[in-house]
Amino acid sequence: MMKITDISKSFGKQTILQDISVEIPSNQITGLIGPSGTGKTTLIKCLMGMETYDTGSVSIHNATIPNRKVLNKIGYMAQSDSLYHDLTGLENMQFFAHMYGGKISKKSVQSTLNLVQLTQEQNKFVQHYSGGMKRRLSLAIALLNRPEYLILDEPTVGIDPVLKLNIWDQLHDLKKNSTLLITTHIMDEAMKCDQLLLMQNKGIAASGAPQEILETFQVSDIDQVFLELEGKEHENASLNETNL
Ligand SMILES: Nc1ncnc2c1ncn2[C@@H]1O[C@H](COP(=O)(O)OP(=O)(O)OP(=O)(O)O)[C@@H](O)[C@H]1O
Repeated sequence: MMKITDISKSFGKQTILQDISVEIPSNQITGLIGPSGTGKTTLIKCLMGMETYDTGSVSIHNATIPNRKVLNKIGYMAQSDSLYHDLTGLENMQFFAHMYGGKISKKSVQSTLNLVQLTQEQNKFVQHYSGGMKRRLSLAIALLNRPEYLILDEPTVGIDPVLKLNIWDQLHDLKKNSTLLITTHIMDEAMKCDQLLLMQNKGIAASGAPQEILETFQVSDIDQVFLELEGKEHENASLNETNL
């Protein structure tokens, strides 16, 4: 389990996260969704110890983060790809496999490339890859050591619909042995998660199983939940102004 307790984070005078407490349960896919700029990536980075936070604490696998041992159990796919453009796809995979201490077999490299449908393109230089191919290679690298914790920041951007479905099937398969946290802007993907955390106004405005959230807000899609939340925020702001 991953646990965030009372995390707050500001950049200069701008508060991005305020007193966030949340638990990300094991063997489930948790979706972190919210409008652009609400702090999803910042929260993920705080969770992994890549970003410092002002107050609060984080634990993964019952260890306080940052913790080197636990970091080895995490597969992370960032929004921007960190790939070596003058190496081939396969060479990138081999480089990261080596970084994991050479415990990853050639067979495993090939099966992971196959999973993201890059087998045919593995000997092409990454500088000649399309955006979607780079995303798939980044995903393959995050999956390479079959991590117990998989944190994916918008993993399916630029990936075509058929492969996207395929990747979601694989993610559901992976959760048997892993805990997944995924950010997405795509609402039909949000519905494929087991649990959702809806970020708005520096915090988690709603959480629960997707269907549960729809029922609570009595709406038919998640976009409408955000509209409702925004409406409530405006109401509260006007009330505060009236009370001043
Ligand atoms: N290192 C930084 N220094 C200053 N401000 C930052 C830094 N990193 C993020 N921010 C600001 O924090 C806010 C939240 O950014 P973040 O990337 O966490 O949002 P997000 O919800 O992941 O957005 P998106 O959905 O567009 O990826 C933004 O206003 C961003 O400009």
